[in-house]
Amino acid sequence: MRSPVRVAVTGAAGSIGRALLSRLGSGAMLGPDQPVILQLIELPTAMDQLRGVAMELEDCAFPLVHEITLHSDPATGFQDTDYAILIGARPRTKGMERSDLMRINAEIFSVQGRQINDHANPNVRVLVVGNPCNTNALIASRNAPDLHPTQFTAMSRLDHNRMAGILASRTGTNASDIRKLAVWGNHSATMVPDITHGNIFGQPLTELVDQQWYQNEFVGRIQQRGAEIIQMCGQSSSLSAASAALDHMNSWVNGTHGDDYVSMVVPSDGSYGISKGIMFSFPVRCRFGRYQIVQGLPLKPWLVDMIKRTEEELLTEREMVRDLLPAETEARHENLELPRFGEHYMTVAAINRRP
Ligand SMILES: NC(=O)C1=CN([C@@H]2O[C@H](COP(=O)(O)OP(=O)(O)OC[C@H]3O[C@@H](n4cnc5c(N)ncnc54)[C@H](O)[C@@H]3O)[C@@H](O)[C@H]2O)C=CC1
Ligand SMILES: O=C([O-])CC(=O)C(=O)O
Repeated sequence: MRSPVRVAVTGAAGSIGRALLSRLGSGAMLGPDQPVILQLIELPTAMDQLRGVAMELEDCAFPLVHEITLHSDPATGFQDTDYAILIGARPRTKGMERSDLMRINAEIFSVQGRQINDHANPNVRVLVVGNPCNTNALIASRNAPDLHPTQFTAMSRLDHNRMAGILASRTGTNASDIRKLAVWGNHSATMVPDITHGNIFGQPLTELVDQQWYQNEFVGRIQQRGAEIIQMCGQSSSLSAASAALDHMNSWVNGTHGDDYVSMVVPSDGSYGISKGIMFSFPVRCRFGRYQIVQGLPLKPWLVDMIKRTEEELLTEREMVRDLLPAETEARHENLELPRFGEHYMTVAAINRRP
C-alpha cells in the first residue's frame, strides 16, 4: 500500500460532489492501492450538508479513505493538496445559457486560483468542473503565478464520454472499443465533437455511421446533451459529470491506453493554430503523469470552421473576465511552449522535459 495523497474537492456537498466522492473513496480515480485524504470544501452555509456527506463516507468504511477533513475556508482546504477538483459553482438551471453564469462564477475561481497557489503542494494537478469551465480554469491558472499553466485543466471528458456512449448504442458495440474520439474547443454548445479519426477494431467510424447522421444529428446532440439532461431532470448532469471527472484524473495520472487518446481542456500552446492564452479542449495522450496534445491530425474544412468558431467564443469569454486576469501571468500563457513529439513517440525523458 502506498502513502496517502491529498485530494481537495470544492462543492463537495453538491450533486456532482456526492456522486464523485463515493467512487473516489473506492479507488476509481487513483487506483485500488492508493489511499486518499479527502479535504472537502464548501460554502459556510452548506457545512451541515457537508457534515452529512462526511458521515455517509465514514459509513461506507472505504479501506482507501485515510482521513476526511471539512473546510469552509479554502486556504485550509487546499493545504498541501496533491489534487484539486473544483466543482463548487452555481449550476445552470432551465433556460439559462452558460454565458449567464460567467460573471457569477468567475470571481470564485480567481480567489481559488490564488489559494491553490499559496497553499497547495507545488506539484498540484487541478481539474475545473464548475462552468464555464474553460474560462474558469484560465482565471484560476492566471491567479496562480507560482504554478505552471499546465497544472490547470478543465473538463471536456463528459462530452468525450457522451460521444462514446451514444456511438456505442448506435453501432451496437462496447464504448471501450471505440477509439480516437476528440472534442475540440469550449465545453459549450460550440464544442466540436470529432469522429473523423475514430475507429472500432480498426474499422473507421466514418464507414460505420452515416455521414449525414454524424453531421446533422450527432454533432448537435452532443453539443446540446447537457441542456437536454437539464430539461429531463430539472438539474444538470451529476452521475455522468462525476464519472467523467474521475476518468479525467485517472487518465492524467495513470496514463491513456496504447495509442488511444482522450479529450482534455488544457492551455493552448498554439497547436492546430489555436490562439495561445486560452484553455482549449484537445485530444491528448497521457504518460508518466503528464499530457501531450496529439499532433498532426488532418482536419476536414467544415471541422476547421467549427473549431474557429469555438476558439472565437473562448476569446470573447476571456474578454468578459479580463479584469480578473492579472497582467503578471499573461506572458507565461501567451508564450507557452509544450514539448511536441511524433505521433507514437513518448518517453519518460521527453515528457518530463517541461518548458
Ligand atoms: N464541465 C462539465 O462537464 C460539467 C460541469 N458542471 C458544472 O459543475 C458545477 C456544479 O454542479 P452541481 O454539483 O450539479 O451543482 P450543485 O448546486 O448541486 O452543487 C454545487 C455545490 O457547490 C457549492 N459551492 C458554491 N460555491 C462554492 C465555493 N465558492 N466554494 C465551495 N463550494 C461552493 C454549493 O454550496 C453546492 O453545494 C456547475 O457549475 C455545473 O454547471 C456540471 C456538469 C458537467
Ligand atoms: O450544461 C450544463 O450546464 C451542465 C454541463 O456542463 C453539462 O451537462 O455538460
